[in-house]
Amino acid sequence: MLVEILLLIGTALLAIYGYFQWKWTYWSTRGVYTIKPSFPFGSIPSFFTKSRHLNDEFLSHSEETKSLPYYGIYFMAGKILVVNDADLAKNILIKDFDYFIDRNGAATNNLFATKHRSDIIWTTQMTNATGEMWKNLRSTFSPIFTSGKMKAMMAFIQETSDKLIQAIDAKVTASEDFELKEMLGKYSMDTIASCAFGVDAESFSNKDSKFVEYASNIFKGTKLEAIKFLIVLLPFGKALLKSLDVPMTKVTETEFFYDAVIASLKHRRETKTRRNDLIDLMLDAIKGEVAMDEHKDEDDQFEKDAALNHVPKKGEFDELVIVATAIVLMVAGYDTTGTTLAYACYQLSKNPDIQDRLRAEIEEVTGDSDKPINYESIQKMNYLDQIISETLRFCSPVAIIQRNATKDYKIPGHDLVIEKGNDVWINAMQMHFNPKYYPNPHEFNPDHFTKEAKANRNPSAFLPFGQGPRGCLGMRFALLEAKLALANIIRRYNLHPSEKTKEPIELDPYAGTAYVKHGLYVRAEKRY
Ligand code: HEM
Repeated sequence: MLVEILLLIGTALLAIYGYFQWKWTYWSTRGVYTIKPSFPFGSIPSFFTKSRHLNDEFLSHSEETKSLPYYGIYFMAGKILVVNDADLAKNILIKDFDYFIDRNGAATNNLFATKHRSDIIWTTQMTNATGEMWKNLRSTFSPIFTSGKMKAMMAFIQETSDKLIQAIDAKVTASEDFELKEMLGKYSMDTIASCAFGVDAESFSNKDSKFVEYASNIFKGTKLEAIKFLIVLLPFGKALLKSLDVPMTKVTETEFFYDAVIASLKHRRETKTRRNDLIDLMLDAIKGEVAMDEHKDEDDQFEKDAALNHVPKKGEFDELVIVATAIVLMVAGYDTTGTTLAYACYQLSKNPDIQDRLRAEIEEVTGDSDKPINYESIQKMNYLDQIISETLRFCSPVAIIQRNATKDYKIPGHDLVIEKGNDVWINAMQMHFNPKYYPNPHEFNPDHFTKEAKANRNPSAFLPFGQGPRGCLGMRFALLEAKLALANIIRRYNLHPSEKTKEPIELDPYAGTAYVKHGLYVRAEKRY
């Protein structure tokens, strides 16, 4: 019997091996250079083995592929075209967006679709939605992220920034170096909780905060989820889980955020109060009552490229979509912004000349150090903008911009047709470190983003927020939040490197948003 079982397993393994080898001929038969796959994981085994972070993995393709506009990889048996070239990226993300509306194929999103409320909430999220559903969501909620609306968020962000300064003051008083992501993640969490949920997450003041506990659970993958995902990929796996009535997403945490948003909405309805935060704006948006900004910034290329010619269907959404969108704003905005700020402070601590130049700009724009920094002052700080951009180039929290072809697409100037259903990943990481676009790319230098440098470069060679109609919805919010915190920190403190940072820094292979394994520390010295 044992021999038969072993023979059966051996035959099945051989069949799978043969199937993979057959699948792995896809790119070579089309003349596309391929990163050699290895059985069973394919071309990016570190995704599974966690031997290095995906940012490092994709940067490591540079040597082999730097002169190519695109190349092929295999993710297990799946085929993915990876794009290296800014002109082609621009076509995919903006010019020919109509072929690449989806981020992932509809099939991926459907894997999570059960009748459980938490699954409905997660499959209704903008980041995951596909086709018409995404178009309706995006065109409904885009008007609340315009520059005019962001100005109104300033009061809430200023409030959380004050808490951040108090927390750093406490570290200075205690003569303690501190970990940057921990500190700035609290700021980012409190800001998004205040604006998108209308609650105080108490990240700085309450170590038992339920909001923080459940939010951090959302970012943690569990073994049970991995098992459920593997089962769902098997033939009849989804039907099996369905018959057992198993939800695919985190029920307790999702229900907690559902209750928080619904309670905020109920309270506002009953007390007839308005805070003009993102919750109020989302409620206006589903009723079709958000006015567009009268003034449009004609110089804002990101905004122009993001234009989506679609009128949302009236009455399409109910309050559940506000819950889904509040959660997506937290998921998309918390870690990314906290990480960016942590890297920026770390780089400034290591580059005192850049730090001094920034401080001089802040003092020149704001004058009196006691006056709160306002929205207009932030817009005048060009060097601050350069520093944030360089941080996002040098330490991109997200290295790959994903799209899925919704119809066959012939690459202009090439014979290759990207077939309907194919995944296309744009390797932002490789572009950010390509000397063709950035001289001395391995040097942290905010002058990579002077007006002249930007004018001489293809804008699609800088993709920390993606680009086009599906680019980051919260970019303006993130930039405002990051700039206000950084300006307040640099005005008040000199930042010094800390011996607690383990150099050279190494990315944590388990981190979803790229962050370092052993933390980034600084010592703050109060200036006044
Ligand atoms: C420094 C901080 C941030 C970075 C680096 C970042 C980066 C990104 C990237 C790379 C994408 C994919 C874009 C694409 O596929 O073209 C994205 C999408 C998105 N981001 Fe951000 N993000 C940040 C902050 C935020 C914040 C604060 C919010 C909300 C308040 C937000 C909301 C979103 C949403 C909703 C999407 C999905 C858009 C869609 O599918 O239509 N992000 N972000």
